[in-house]
Order: sequence, then C-alpha cells, then structure tokens
Amino acid sequence: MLQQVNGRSPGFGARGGESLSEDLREFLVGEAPLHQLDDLTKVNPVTLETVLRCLQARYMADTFYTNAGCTLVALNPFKPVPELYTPELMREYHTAPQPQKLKPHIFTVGEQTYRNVKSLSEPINQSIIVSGESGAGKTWTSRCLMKFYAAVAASPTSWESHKVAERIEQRILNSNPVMEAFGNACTLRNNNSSRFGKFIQLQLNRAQQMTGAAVHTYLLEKTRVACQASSERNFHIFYQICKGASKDERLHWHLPEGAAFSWLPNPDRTLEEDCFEVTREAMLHLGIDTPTQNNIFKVRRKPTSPPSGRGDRRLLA
Ligand SMILES: Nc1ncnc2c1ncn2[C@@H]1O[C@H](COP(=O)(O)OP(=O)(O)OP(=O)(O)O)[C@@H](O)[C@H]1O
Repeated sequence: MLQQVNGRSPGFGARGGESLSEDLREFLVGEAPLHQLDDLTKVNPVTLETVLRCLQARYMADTFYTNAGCTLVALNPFKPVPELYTPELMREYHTAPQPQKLKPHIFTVGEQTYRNVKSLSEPINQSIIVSGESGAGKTWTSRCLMKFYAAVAASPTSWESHKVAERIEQRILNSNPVMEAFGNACTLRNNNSSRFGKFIQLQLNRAQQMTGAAVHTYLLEKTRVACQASSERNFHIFYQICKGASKDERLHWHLPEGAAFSWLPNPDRTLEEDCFEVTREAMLHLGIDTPTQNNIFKVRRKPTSPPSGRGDRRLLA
C-alpha cells in the first residue's frame, strides 16, 4: 500500500490509483470516527492524507497523543491543558497493570521505560528520544517526563531517604529554568526556543529510586550572543538581568538603569520566560550561591588585557 501511495510502484497504473481512492474514501467515511483511532498503525490505507486527517480529528477532539506502533506522536495543543498532567494522572499510569492499555500519553512512555529498567538479572539502561521541529513541544515533553520521574521514582519508605529523594527531585526540576534561561531564546517560531541540544541522564538505584541526574549539553548556538535575526531575541538571561536586577545589584553589576545594549534587540517584548527570580531561585537550589551568581551576572567592563577565553564565564552585555 505504501508503494502505491508514493506512486512509485512499477505496476502503479490507473486501476491502482482508483482502488487507492476507493480505499481512502471508505476509510474517511468509515464507521469508526477518526478521532477514536489511537494508533496510526490502524490507519488504512496509510497515506499522508489519512494520517493527517486522523491526527487532525484527534486534535479537534482535544486528544493530543497518538501511538504509531512503539512511537508516540505528540501534538502541541498550543494552550494549557492542566488536566493532562496532574499528579493523579501520573499515579494512574504508574500503578496501571498495563499502562499501554490506557489512552496514549507521554506518561505511558515514561512508565514503560521505567519498568523496562528493571530486569531479572541486570538493570537495563533505557533511552527516550524526543524529536520534532522547532516549537513542536520537545522541551515541554522533556519537562513532563522529568516531572513524571521525579514523582514516581522518588517515593522511598524511610523519612531520611524521603528527604534525599525530595532534594534530588527539586534539583532535577530546578535544572530546567536554569538551562532555559541560559540556553533558550525567543525566535520567530517559538518564544522559548532551545538553542542547544541536551542529553538528560536520570540515575536510579536498584530499588528504582532516583539517586541523581546529569545533563550533557551540546551545540549551543553561541553566535546568537553577538548576532540575532530581526524580530528575534538574545538568550533570555540577558533580558532577565536587565529587567530583574535591583538598584544595588545594578550598581554592583555595572548595569546602569535604562541602559540600552545593541546586542539585546526587542527588549520591550515581555515574555513569561523573563522571570529573573525563578532563575535565581533555581540556581540557589542547584548550589550556585549568591556570590557566584553575582560573579556570573556582572557586566564585564572593557578588558584591559585580552579576554581569558573559555575559562571566563561572565556574561558579556
Ligand atoms: N503539551 C503541551 N501543552 C501545552 N502547551 C504546550 C505543550 N507542548 C508545547 N506547548 C507550547 O508550545 C511551546 C513550544 O514548545 P517547546 O518549547 O517545547 O518546543 P520545542 O520543540 O522544544 O522547540 P525548540 O526546538 O524551538 O526548542 C511551549 O512554550 C508551550 O507554550
């Protein structure tokens, strides 16, 4: 069938085209409403049109997740859907005897992967790849997965280990605002576009409780610091500092009130990502204390000697 769809089958003639059109018509006016097809492998014939019509019907019915065999297709709702991400729903997917029998959801992927780690002999590492074009919802999805694991993999029995788990959970969740402040920017396609790739590793012990996390980042779009497309912005952190610094901090960081920086275009545009307090709070939770933060946020004066290169982590404005 796929060969016919592509129209490249050697035997693809007028008759083949007719039968495909018939199949297509039959499928589209068939008895099962399209939005009820929760797995794209059930779509028949598999054509771009049928797949898109199915996803569109599900989108119109506020159903944003669809299976495609062992892959999950996540549609960006472009609106808040809080009921899709409640702790109760996390628990439901976590405790379900067969989560794959529940409605397709990112929590199914999270839970199945979590269960796959456990093996009778040796634990098996698992990976989830979140891919899609800019604005598709990758960052959102990764955040959901981290929240899910922070909830399900941090429920130890003793009070002491509960405290440790809570601290790890907080640190994992707090890594997001920090990474997003320093690595995300407003682009034409996405107000909060990640300008870097990341590999997030969550570490579990034998009891499947979270014991730590590591984040490896790569391909940061460093050129954005000095060069931004028109209507785009520099990294969020620069705007956060300019908008959120107190009078004392401005003095300390060499940041005059109302200063305009040519590398910070579109400063009047206010985004929800501009919240400096959230970034600073998250940095504190990650162990980046106030003196270190001050050192990071200080605007560097014109160097009297050549810049020290890679080791200098202060932000240029
Ligand atoms: N499941 C969701 N529920 C509600 N809003 C969502 C969801 N997924 C994405 N969004 C919205 O879409 C915006 C863009 O999503 P996100 O930043 O995750 O895209 P991305 O794929 O990471 O893009 P980029 O590659 O540019 O970083 C989010 O800021 C959020 O407003």
